[in-house]
Amino acid sequence: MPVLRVALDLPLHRLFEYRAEQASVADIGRRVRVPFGRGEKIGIVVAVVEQGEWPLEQLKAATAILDDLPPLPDDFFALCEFASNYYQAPFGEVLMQALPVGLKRLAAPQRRAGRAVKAVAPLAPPALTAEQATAINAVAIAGGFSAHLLFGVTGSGKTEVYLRLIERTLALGEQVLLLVPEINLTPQLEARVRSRFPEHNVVALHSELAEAARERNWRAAFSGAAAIVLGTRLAVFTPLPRLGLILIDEEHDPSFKQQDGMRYSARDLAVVRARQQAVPILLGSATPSLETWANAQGSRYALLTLRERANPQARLPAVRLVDTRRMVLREGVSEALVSAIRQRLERGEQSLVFLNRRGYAPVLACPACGWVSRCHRCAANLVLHLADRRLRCHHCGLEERVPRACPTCGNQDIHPFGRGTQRVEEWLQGEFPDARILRVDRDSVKSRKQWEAMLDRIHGGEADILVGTQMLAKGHDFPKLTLVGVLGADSALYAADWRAPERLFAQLMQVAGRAGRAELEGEVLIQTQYPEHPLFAALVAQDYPGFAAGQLKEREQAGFPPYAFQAVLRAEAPAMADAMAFLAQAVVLPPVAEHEQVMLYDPVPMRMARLANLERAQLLVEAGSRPALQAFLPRWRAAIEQLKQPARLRWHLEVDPLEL
Ligand SMILES: Nc1ncnc2c1ncn2[C@@H]1O[C@H](COP(=O)(O)OP(=O)(O)OP(=O)(O)O)[C@@H](O)[C@H]1O
Ligand SMILES: [Zn+2]
Repeated sequence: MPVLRVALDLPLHRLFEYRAEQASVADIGRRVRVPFGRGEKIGIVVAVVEQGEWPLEQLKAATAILDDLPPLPDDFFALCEFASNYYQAPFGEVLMQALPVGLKRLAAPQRRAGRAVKAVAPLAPPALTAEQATAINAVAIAGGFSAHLLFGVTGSGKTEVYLRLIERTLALGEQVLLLVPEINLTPQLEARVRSRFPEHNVVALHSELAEAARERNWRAAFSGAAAIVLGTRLAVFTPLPRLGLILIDEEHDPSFKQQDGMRYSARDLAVVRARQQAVPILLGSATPSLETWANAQGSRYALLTLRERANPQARLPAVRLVDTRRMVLREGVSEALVSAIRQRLERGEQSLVFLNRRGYAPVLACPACGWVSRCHRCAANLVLHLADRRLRCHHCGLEERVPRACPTCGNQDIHPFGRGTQRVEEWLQGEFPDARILRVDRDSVKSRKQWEAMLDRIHGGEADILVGTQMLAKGHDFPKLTLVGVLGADSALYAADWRAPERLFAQLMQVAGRAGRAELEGEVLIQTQYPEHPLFAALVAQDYPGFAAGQLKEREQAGFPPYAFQAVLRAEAPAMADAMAFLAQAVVLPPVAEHEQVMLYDPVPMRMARLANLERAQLLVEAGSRPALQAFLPRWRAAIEQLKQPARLRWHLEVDPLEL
């Protein structure tokens, strides 16, 4: 009697066996209903064998093998297996998280008619610049697997390179996977892809889609009916029978990293997938991640450069620093920026004031007794939101009413300290009463619909001044925008996190890149108290390679990634002592002594030591080579799983952590 080996969505590193009379190897890759505990579960058939590991009479029979879909292909299993091994995540969990919710449900999946794709009049593509043509040819002539970094300054026409490569791939009858960081921030890209290829089925895959739509799109991709899949990180797992090309836009963006559940990098997995399936992959960015940049300096990735803006009339904006040390600022804004905005208003052009902090003020405080609005669940302050008069924790979501007086001493005169986008918006409105000001942050734009409406208003010229967070920094093309003012950048300059400079530089380059993308010249003013800082010098020179070289040198000297390979073990529990004690046990587990190339640091409380009533601690693991780390992790993980842990303690391992 055939035995099925089934992967189930459970935090266990093993498969489960079931009897199945009619099964054959043709069922490998099919979903299966199996009894589990007192209920049933949906799993995936990974193998069909004659002799299982368990005696046949102890096995339960599978309830039904589902054949509404063709079996999942080998390459899907290969990618999931890689991810499972590399990230130390249970194979069943990896497989199941890659499927749309509807396919994991016990109830029969409901089918709905597909929405007809809206045909838009195709735009005539522009004549390519020489640099664009060179980049396209380089990818086109490379057969089989090849990895390329498209390093193109903001507005250099990276999208046009993607579109031409897509066109070429479609002409060969193959499918394209285009990954973007956050789909609701990129409706412009989606619209451009759809309008360029009106004859082809373009499907989106991201978490904001309704369940039914997501399943429908996933099925279209899997059946081959969809030619182009435009998705966020989870889409990297989508099975595509004729995959011919993978594109990653804004490859430096941290949102390619999944930060909970299975913690994986979709960008890194995409490269693995391209190699497994022998297809080319192109990673695009004006500010590549330092890992990618290092790969492109070596022989792993080919480096393709776009130095100039694509629009022949457009030039890179002039970046200037405003030294605020001896200046009187009003609400944090310098006179230089105020008069630059006034000029734009007079000329009918748009300005953007960038401040990466939403809310009215980061904290409310009492000057009499020293009370500050703190979250009682987290090691964090409650942010003042005056728009709806709430105090809000940006970490756990806790909300409170704004008190009229100090809760400790009764003082009526409590103040907001510092400023966020709401406060800057309010002040600018007072300074420029006739200007139309739009604030763009997660509070004013919560859904994709709202975001599209907001973009329409900006494009329609309904805004003179935009005030916003990094939502405004990414990939947008606003032709009338000629001024970008940056506030509050200094706070990231001396942050404890050694990745902070990389992130700050990318963010400022990206937001600066919004200015002057058409004929109108652009200007960027960055307010700072540290005008001599090398990061700003590189920014003024718009010298990413220089900045990257400096950072990589520092990292090499300090032994940080990409010159070291890291993983982190984190534990959280109601009491810090429990979390620390658990990690202390992990440090002395037997595999540690046997892997001399791997170094374990002392357990420490996390930078944000308390989140939603849980105390958090972590233990950093480091090795000089990836294979050394990868050899250690599975043995260590297995040993950790055997540790006795206090109730309510939870732990996880993260490989290649971005935040420590
Ligand atoms: N070959 C070309 N000739 C003229 N204009 C072009 C050409 N290629 C692209 N453009 C135009 O240049 C502008 C910038 O292009 P695009 O948005 O693709 O830049 P990008 O490199 O993706 O920028 P960012 O990194 O800032 O998102 C767009 O308006 C686009 O239509
Ligand atoms: Zn909180």
